[in-house]
Amino acid sequence: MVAFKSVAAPEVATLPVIRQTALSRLAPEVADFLEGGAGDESTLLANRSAFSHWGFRQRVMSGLAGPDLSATFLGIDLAMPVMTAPFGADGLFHPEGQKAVARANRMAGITSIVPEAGTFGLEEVVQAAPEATRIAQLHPMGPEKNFLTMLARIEDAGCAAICLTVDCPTGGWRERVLRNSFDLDARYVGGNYPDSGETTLIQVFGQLFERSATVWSWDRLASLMSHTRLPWFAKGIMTADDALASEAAGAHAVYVSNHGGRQLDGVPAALDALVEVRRAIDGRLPIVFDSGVRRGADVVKALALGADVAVIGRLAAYGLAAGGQAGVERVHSLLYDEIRTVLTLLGRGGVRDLTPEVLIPQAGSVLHGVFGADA
Ligand SMILES: Cc1cc2nc3c(=O)[nH]c(=O)nc-3n(C[C@H](O)[C@H](O)[C@H](O)COP(=O)(O)O)c2cc1C
Ligand SMILES: O=C(O)C(=O)c1ccccc1
Repeated sequence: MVAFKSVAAPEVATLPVIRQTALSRLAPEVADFLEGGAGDESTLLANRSAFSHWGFRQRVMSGLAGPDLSATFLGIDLAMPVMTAPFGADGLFHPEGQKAVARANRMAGITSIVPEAGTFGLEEVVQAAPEATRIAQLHPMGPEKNFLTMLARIEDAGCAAICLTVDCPTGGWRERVLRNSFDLDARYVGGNYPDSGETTLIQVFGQLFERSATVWSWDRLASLMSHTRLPWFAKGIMTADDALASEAAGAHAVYVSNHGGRQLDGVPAALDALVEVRRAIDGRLPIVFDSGVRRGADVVKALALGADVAVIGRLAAYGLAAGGQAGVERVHSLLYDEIRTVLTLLGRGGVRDLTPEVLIPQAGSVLHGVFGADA
């Protein structure tokens, strides 16, 4: 008896198909900005390969009921242990940008990390989905006054936490961007600075640091963060040393990331850094992870290696470009269903029950499919 459910044609979509749809809709230079990494893109590639170096140690006949996907992070309830990454210039991908992402996240019961360099101001993103939970992202760079003004706005906007991106003292060496002479217009990155007039990517993200009189360090960050009661964490931690330094500075979580391979090419895969950081942090702080997550099985592997939450960057942007809010919702529901399927087949319970024991190292294995080498 054939008992497969038939799926109506318009509903048929997979995460790789959503990516292809997104890339086909974007101007080539925008697709390059989204997809590209720094330098030779070796870190971009390593981020993907690292997932294929782990396989699952499947157990059967577990006698367990359907897996529980719910999670909490810094007091935020999540329907699954996934959040969307702070990606700026969001209006390049869809006119509703992070507003659409916030609405989709609200529907899926997950949280946005709202970028400082977004197309819309933080307050506009909040207005778009007032019931949603949100974390605000800030770049600790440039004049201290900007930073303190943003901290006050973040508190007023009802954010649950603050994510400080510490791996961008300057932009990465992105050759796809250079080749295309692609620069980001103020209208895509200046939503939080509508009156500054000269808010280009260069100002928000590039030369600003070099021109700034402020020298940024863990000490300075620790003293500035004493101005807020919100929990905070540093995004872009790739070593045990930096994880411990951020902990000493008072961080409430650790965010392991190599910025999706967009900053320093040559750093290891973020999944490999996760193993090092987890060992150093030893359960004292929750761990957030991103860089390379393209499907539900990747989320499960990151959680097994010590992450409490997996964050999706390009994957969320693909959904946004492919279909606005509905596209991001589709990404979330595909992720949810795949995580559920993988956990059920693994036979170990829910997301809170994952340990390294569910994985088997598979050195030398290679990736196939659309999310392989070029994704
Ligand atoms: C188009 C784009 C814009 C981004 N903008 C920001 C940003 O404004 N702030 C930030 O901290 N990270 C930014 N990131 C990095 C993401 O937050 C995240 O670390 C990265 O996308 C994770 O890798 P993944 O794309 O493989 O999931 C951006 C990434 C992309 C793809
Ligand atoms: O492109 C990026 O990775 C990024 O971090 C960024 C920062 C500011 C504006 C747009 C993107």
